[in-house]
Amino acid sequence: MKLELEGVRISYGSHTVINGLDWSVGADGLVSALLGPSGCGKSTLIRAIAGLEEVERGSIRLDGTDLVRVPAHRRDFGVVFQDGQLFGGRSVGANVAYGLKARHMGRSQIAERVAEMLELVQLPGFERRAVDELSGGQAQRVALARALAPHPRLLLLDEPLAALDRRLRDELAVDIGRAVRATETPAILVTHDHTEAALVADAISVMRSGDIVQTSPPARLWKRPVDAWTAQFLGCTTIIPARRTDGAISTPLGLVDPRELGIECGWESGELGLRAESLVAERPGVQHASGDAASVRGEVVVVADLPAGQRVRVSTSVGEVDAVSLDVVRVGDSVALRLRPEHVAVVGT
Ligand SMILES: Nc1ncnc2c1ncn2[C@@H]1O[C@H](COP(=O)(O)OP(=O)(O)OP(=O)(O)O)[C@@H](O)[C@H]1O
Repeated sequence: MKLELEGVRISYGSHTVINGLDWSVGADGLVSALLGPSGCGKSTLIRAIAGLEEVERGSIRLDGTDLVRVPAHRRDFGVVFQDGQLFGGRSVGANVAYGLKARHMGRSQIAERVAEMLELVQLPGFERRAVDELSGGQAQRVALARALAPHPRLLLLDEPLAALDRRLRDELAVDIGRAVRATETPAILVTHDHTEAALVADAISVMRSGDIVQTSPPARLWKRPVDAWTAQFLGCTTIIPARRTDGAISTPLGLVDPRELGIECGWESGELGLRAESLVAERPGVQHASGDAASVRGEVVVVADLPAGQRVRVSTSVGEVDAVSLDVVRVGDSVALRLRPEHVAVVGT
């Protein structure tokens, strides 16, 4: 499957939300995620691909065929929304069978496909249950089964997990990934949750103010954001200037060996993006296994005890930075900071 959008423009009245967007989907694998901050136009774009929003200008081609004038019901796409939008007052089986009846399948064939889909979403035997009695997670599993049942050419998932709690969200994200791969259904997942995107997708596209700013496989995206805005949106809390000299990258927080970055660095002078994991705070004088010399000192101003250990905010001569702490520290403690190159992002191309 190859979906290509070119010069797409969409407006609500006089408010143009998307203006000349280009996007190519499908080159990196079966599942793509569309990640972006609230209000950037993700839902608008996905609804336009589904045929639910009018496209003023531009083309949306699926395997070479322009869809812009094709009505939604003729696109053969499956859609799952945040709230599932199941048909209330009906059984789970009737909901999953909905798209199959329209295809004039026989009763036993439909029953077989419904059972197969419910098995796939891990709700075997749920055919007779009323949809109004399902939990939020179960309802989204039924919505997924209903969307996948008629073998859609493309599955569009618009924030399907946003209403669920964290644990359920991660669990269902993994199961969505499994279900679309088992049925070999190309899919686009809209989300503003980085973990969810990485759990499901082969490639992630980042959207900003109606534009796609980057498309990369997850591992590359975290390590090589195209610009400082993208780095910050992807969780980098500090952006520091950096310069390559004599095989090392020098920064205000110390030297980095470019071979330890785990990704190529294309520039001579640019920026590095740091997340808390990119810096380790150590109590001065405590010898750690790595043996590396920590280079910048600072004072702990905030401590958060997280399940994976302490996370701290440290005031330094170059501003406040986030770090993880190997030693137990308190607010007011003096610490030394050491960069961890494998957790540093190289900003820019
Ligand atoms: N039906 C509508 N009528 C008018 N404006 C709309 C409509 N739907 C969306 N918008 C506006 O279009 C812009 C993009 O909205 P959209 O819902 O596509 O963003 P989003 O990235 O999906 O946001 P979120 O993550 O919060 O769902 C916003 O400014 C929003 O207010």
